[in-house]
Amino acid sequence: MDPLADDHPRDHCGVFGVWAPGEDVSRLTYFGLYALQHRGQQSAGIATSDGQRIRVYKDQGLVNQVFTDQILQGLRGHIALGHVRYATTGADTWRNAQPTLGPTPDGTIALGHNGNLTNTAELRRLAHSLADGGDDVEHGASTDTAIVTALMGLADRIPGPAPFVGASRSVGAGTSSPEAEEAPAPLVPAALTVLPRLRGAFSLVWMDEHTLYGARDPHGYRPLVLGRLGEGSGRPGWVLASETSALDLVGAAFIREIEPGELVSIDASGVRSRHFAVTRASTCVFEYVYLARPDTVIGGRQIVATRREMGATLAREHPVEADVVVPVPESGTPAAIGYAHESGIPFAQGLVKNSYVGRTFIQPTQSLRQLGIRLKLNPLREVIEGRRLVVVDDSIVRGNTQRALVRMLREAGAAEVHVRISSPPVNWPCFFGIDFPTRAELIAASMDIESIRTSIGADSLGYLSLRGMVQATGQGTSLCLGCFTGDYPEPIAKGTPIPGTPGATT
Ligand SMILES: O=P(O)(O)OC[C@H]1O[C@H](OP(=O)(O)OP(=O)(O)O)[C@H](O)[C@@H]1O
Ligand SMILES: NC(=O)CC[C@H](N)C(=O)O
Ligand code: SF4
Ligand SMILES: [Mg+2]
Repeated sequence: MDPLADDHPRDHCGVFGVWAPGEDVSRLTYFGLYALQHRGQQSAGIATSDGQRIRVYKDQGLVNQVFTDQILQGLRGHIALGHVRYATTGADTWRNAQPTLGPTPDGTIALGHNGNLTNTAELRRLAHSLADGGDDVEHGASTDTAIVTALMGLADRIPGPAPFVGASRSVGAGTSSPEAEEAPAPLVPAALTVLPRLRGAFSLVWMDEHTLYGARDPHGYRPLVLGRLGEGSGRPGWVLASETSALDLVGAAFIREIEPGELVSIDASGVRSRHFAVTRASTCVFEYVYLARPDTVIGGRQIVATRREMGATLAREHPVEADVVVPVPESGTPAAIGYAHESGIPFAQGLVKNSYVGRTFIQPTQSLRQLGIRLKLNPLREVIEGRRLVVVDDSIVRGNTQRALVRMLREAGAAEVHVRISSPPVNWPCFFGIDFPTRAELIAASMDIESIRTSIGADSLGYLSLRGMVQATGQGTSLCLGCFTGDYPEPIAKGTPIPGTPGATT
């Protein structure tokens, strides 16, 4: 059980892939996963291929708990694929850890997934109907990811009309030969059959013995970027990663985002790309608000700049007379800087964060929950005492963080506590890879803003408007706003499981 995360928007997954002959690909992947650790802390895994066979090592726990030097040394090859998981479909178990493995007609596939599918039940029925009688196509797992892996191996048995396939093109000057265009990498036909049948969110990275592949769903809910290693070294390599911060950490240059509805394959002939669907970009706005690292860039917009802008707009929308702006670390800090700058009220760190308590602090009982927040954040009396505070955080989910903080700040002598939130009220479930608590537990689903203010005990409360949030991202209408508006970019079929509410369906 993970009660602190229970109270919060849970993170999702991180994927990382590298194709780089002559490099220590498992170590590069280890570092890449380190940079993506905030996206999933339940399990971690790495698969490698040396051209002959695929090896995989995965376990529950953080990246540095799962891997040792010795394990990394055993993961040899020129292709690697890594994953950090936060479960959305299928429980947090060893069998559900990723990368998942499965057979293909020519060998083996290893696959990592960030996102959440909305037609898992239908895909599961399809996979089971295609399998040889009695075959356990899911290999004991219960995730949407295991079904995709199975379908990739069974793709040539899938009946039906040929799916939409855009023209193929090469990426990166001089990296792809004309011969290569004629012979697609082995799992491209399978992917072109399977990917158009998936609904919901998927940023996928997978590999067979010879090739690294990546794909992003037609809405591009979750980020996925392409980077290049060893620029100018004569020994180029390629990286696929959930966030640009992982490229930075392994020294790869950002090339571009994988586009919504795009499939890429990477091997000795370079990067080849094609589209498998008609697209409508709807990137998750919550990546900008809370999920992604501040040093990441999504849609050409740096997350930290977006969060500062959200804070500045918040200051214009909800001004207040106060002595000091106090951020709620970690993710509330850039918005607080923006608020302070715009309002002219001095910024001060009035809450000290214990860096050893992450987004997954384990706390077994409800009665320890307050203690949990105190372990994570402790007020600095010297900054707080006698002052009128503006406390800035990025989001309120259940309200537990703010309720505990307002009380602690008053105990530390605050004269007034004005809470400002750099996103609108979270009111609806997410079907695309974020595990909010049940709708009944979302404080904004049952209370208006004045009741929330009373419930958390603040002197005033202001949320950023939807328009202010969207403008700060610079993405126009290319965003998913579902958890704020209840309007989702694609229809959610009746009977779809509601993530975060066990047993409930739409
Ligand atoms: O209303 P609640 O249910 O309490 O959840 C909201 C809080 O959860 C998140 O922080 P979290 O502690 O998960 O991570 P962070 O340290 O990255 O900000 C978010 O930034 C809010 O502070
Ligand atoms: N949070 C995610 O992106 C999870 C991926 C996948 N749906 C799983 O549960 O394993
Ligand atoms: S519903 Fe919310 S959290 Fe989920 S993808 Fe859309 S914006 Fe992101
Ligand atoms: Mg927070």
